[in-house]
Amino acid sequence: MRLQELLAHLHDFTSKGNANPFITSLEMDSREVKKGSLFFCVKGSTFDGHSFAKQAEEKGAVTIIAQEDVDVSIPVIKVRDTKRVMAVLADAFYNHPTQKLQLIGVTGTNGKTSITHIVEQICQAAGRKTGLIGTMYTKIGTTKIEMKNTTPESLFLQKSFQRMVAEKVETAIMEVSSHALDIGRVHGCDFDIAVFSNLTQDHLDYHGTMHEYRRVKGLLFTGLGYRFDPNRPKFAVLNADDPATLEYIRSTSATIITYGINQSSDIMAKNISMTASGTTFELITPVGSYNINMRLIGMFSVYNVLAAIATCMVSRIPLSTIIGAVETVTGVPGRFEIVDKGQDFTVIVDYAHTPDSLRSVLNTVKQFSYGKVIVVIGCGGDRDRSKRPIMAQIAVSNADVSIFTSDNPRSEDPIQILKDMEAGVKGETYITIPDREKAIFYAVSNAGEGDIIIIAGKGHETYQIIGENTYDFDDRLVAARAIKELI
Ligand SMILES: CC(=O)N[C@H]1[C@@H](OP(=O)(O)OP(=O)(O)OC[C@H]2O[C@@H](n3ccc(=O)[nH]c3=O)[C@H](O)[C@@H]2O)O[C@H](CO)[C@@H](O)[C@@H]1O[C@H](C)C(=O)N[C@@H](C)C(=O)N[C@H](CCC(=O)O)C(=O)O
Repeated sequence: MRLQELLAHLHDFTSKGNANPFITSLEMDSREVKKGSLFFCVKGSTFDGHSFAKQAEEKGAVTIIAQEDVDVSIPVIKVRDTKRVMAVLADAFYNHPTQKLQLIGVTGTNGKTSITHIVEQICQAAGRKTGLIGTMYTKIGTTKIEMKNTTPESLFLQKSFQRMVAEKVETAIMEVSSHALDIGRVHGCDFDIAVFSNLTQDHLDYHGTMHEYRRVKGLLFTGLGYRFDPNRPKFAVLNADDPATLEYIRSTSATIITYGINQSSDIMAKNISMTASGTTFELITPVGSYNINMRLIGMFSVYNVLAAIATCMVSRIPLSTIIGAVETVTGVPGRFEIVDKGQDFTVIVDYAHTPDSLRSVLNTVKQFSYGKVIVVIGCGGDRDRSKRPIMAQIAVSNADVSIFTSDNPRSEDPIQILKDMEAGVKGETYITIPDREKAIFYAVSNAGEGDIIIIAGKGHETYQIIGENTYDFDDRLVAARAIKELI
């Protein structure tokens, strides 16, 4: 594609002359630059991409897009915000792939991964070819690519969509993080259906206030505000029981479909009953009521399933297919995943790493436990510090035994993170074991018949980040080993 053809998609930039090189690839990492690349200078937390402009030129870049002056002899296009421009140009470069498939975006504090996976399984039951982008991986057909971000940078995102189109994917389902909405990673994405799960405290280190966090999440429903934003979503699927929904209803021009348990909504669950092996409920829809008997457990799972049912109804999948699929849906790895090695107590690994998700998981297990509830919990380093004392308090108020430990301390001192957690505990007892492996072993050695151990925070993750190093660590494998060695 020629540079001027790409620039036709921008309205706010400055450039000297009308150079029109042929662009062979878009890159934001100078190490990936090839002959003919267009290089975006992105300011990161470790590096400033502007300092790699010269290196990009030397490696064959033919154009630089930058926010600041750079010293190169190839054409430089100056813009106000490289990341937003990158998203718009990636959409154009890859020939607007999201206009060629049905795109479903799921946002909210908790439930994004589960909802996207349930929608994926329902779509597949309906015979559709799907693509999926989220915290765990990007999945196109049977190919899985592991990811660093919940919502990848736009270059990877649009390239993945292009590949989905080439592979005849009909429905792409993606998690949309608030960071991605704020940074503009999803500019240019043509969302057909935007889904909201819930909004509770998280990421305040980034957004500052809940008000700002709520506003940013809302961008998925109101549109992303860019002139070339192809569309507002056509449909908004909203959780009627979450207070933020009222704000989104007021500000979106999409057709609204609500789901919920408490507030009157289009899709509802009534008469919910739960055991350790599944959940039953009455599904109420505008076209009739149905008894659902599913293998997923917990009120949060009912909400996730309602969101997925509403989304798939909007996506024009027959209700009989949806219900059939929901009843056979199994969990997502690391989400309420049971580690069963024949022991007489239950071990559950869950990704709960926010106050609300921790409370939900503990409340759920309390409903069917007939022994002690033991929780192993830590809080991430270099992430929202304000949630640490809150999560510790939720643990001690809802579990019989609370074990505080480490969860990706990153550059922070693990002991200081634990102190931040302990500051939230007023009077109740807890145990602190900084080494996560030892904490899990302690939990297993103290569990008896009928007890439930919740190992919270890491879920599907297979690593522990301490300082600059990433170590292999999988809660499921450690728990299995502890059971084998101790029981
Ligand atoms: C703060 C932030 O958004 N960081 C993202 C950023 O990394 P960074 O700022 O460290 O980048 P950097 O290493 O400083 O480099 C800056 C630029 O120089 C370039 N560079 C670097 C070295 C070099 O030799 N040549 C070169 O060109 C880099 O390619 C980059 O373009 O660019 C990376 C590559 O795209 C991202 O993976 C990374 O996300 C990190 C992992 C992150 O944690 N982001 C958070 C804020 C985030 O986005 N989270 C949300 C929500 C998660 C949730 O829901 O819990 C998400 O969607 O993941």
